[in-house]
Amino acid sequence: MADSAETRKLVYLVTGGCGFLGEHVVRMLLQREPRLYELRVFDLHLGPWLEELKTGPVQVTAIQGDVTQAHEVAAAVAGAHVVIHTAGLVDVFGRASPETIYEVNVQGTKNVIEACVQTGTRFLVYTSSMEVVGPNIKGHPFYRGNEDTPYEAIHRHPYPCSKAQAERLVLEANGRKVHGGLSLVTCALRPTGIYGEGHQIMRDFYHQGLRLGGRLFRAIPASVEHSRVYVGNVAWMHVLVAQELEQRAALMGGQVYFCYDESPYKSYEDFNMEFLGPCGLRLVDTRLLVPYWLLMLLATLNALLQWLLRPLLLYAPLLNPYTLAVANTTFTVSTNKAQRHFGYKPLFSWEDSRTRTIRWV
Ligand SMILES: NC(=O)C1=CN([C@@H]2O[C@H](COP(=O)(O)OP(=O)(O)OC[C@H]3O[C@@H](n4cnc5c(N)ncnc54)[C@H](O)[C@@H]3O)[C@@H](O)[C@H]2O)C=CC1
Ligand SMILES: C[C@H](CCCC(C)(C)O)[C@H]1CC[C@H]2[C@@H]3[C@H](O)CC4=CC(=O)CC[C@]4(C)[C@H]3CC[C@]12C
Repeated sequence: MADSAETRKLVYLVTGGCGFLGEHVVRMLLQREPRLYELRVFDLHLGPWLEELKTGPVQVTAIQGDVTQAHEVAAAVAGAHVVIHTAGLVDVFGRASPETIYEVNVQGTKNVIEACVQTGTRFLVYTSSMEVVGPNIKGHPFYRGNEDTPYEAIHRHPYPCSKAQAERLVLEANGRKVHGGLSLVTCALRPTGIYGEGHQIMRDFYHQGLRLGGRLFRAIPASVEHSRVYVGNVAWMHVLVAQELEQRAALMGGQVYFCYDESPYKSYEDFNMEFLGPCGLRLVDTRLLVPYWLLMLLATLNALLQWLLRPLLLYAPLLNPYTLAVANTTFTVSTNKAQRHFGYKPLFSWEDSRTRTIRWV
């Protein structure tokens, strides 16, 4: 019944559909949206895995394009019912210039909004980030906070600044009249640190551990807690939001939702060890903590080296003053807003999420 041609009439566009999260959103849509007729996957770099999806009942259209190019975005959006905008430049390591980060994250989002308005697309889901809230430059902890928890969200780094600006644009666009006279309905999802199959930094830590003879050194005190969320659950939230936006436009339009699941609150390193431990790595004697002053010194040195070497080569290690501050500040989310507003329940338990991630690492 759900597979009959008459029930399949929706066209979805996923920007950034070949990224870590985007690929999971694409696959989740194909599994969980029976009304899907066409799925457009828009990305700067298309993945070869898209080919295998083209043999199913849904028309999968791969579009190689750039969100900073308004005409390319408008052509991809035209005729789509829903846009899930996950494309973004995720860079907290100084690989790209601040200008490029703004161009992709802010101008790219403006282009997506304007394309929806011009072409008459009514539903827009934006992948924001916990980073639009914090940790802030003052290093204030955010402990078991929700979408309404007061917090001084002040940033200096281009990545959180650009995500915050883009999120604001998306929320302000809610209610704008689109071509044809109907209103645009938008909302933003704010994942905390995402993990799961395809999480490149996890693999980087794994290889670093192997190079150090199977050991990793604790840099962050175990008492600093972070919320993390499994990529499959983040993808599921995107699909659910997209499905429910039409029916619940008055409630959900212009809203933000943290992405959460049953993953435990732990420090960044202890959480990673949930996967790296079973893969043969160990965190050396947990009482031996690299002193904070030494980390700060190394982080500052890395930033200086990055600046000095810039004309010759790109030096962009994981440790810099910004990543150290993020890793060293508690940021945990405790909310049920997504459940209240659109009936979200995690699709993958913590055990499932852990097993799938270990298998991938
Ligand atoms: N990875 C994480 O822990 C978190 C990610 N996010 C957000 O989730 C979204 C997806 O992030 P990830 O999947 O982790 O990153 P990713 O880098 O794996 O995926 C981003 C995708 O966007 C594409 N893209 C970049 N610039 C583009 C452009 N100019 N035009 C078209 N496509 C372009 C890339 O080719 C890539 O496939 C981003 O918006 C990010 O800000 C939010 C919270 C946490
Ligand atoms: C790379 C950091 C850990 C290295 C610290 C060291 C060297 C001392 O071990 C990562 C710590 C926290 C991560 C960020 C966090 O999960 C929130 C994020 C949200 C996003 O939207 C994008 C990614 C990220 C900024 C994530 C990036 C890596 C960390 C800084």
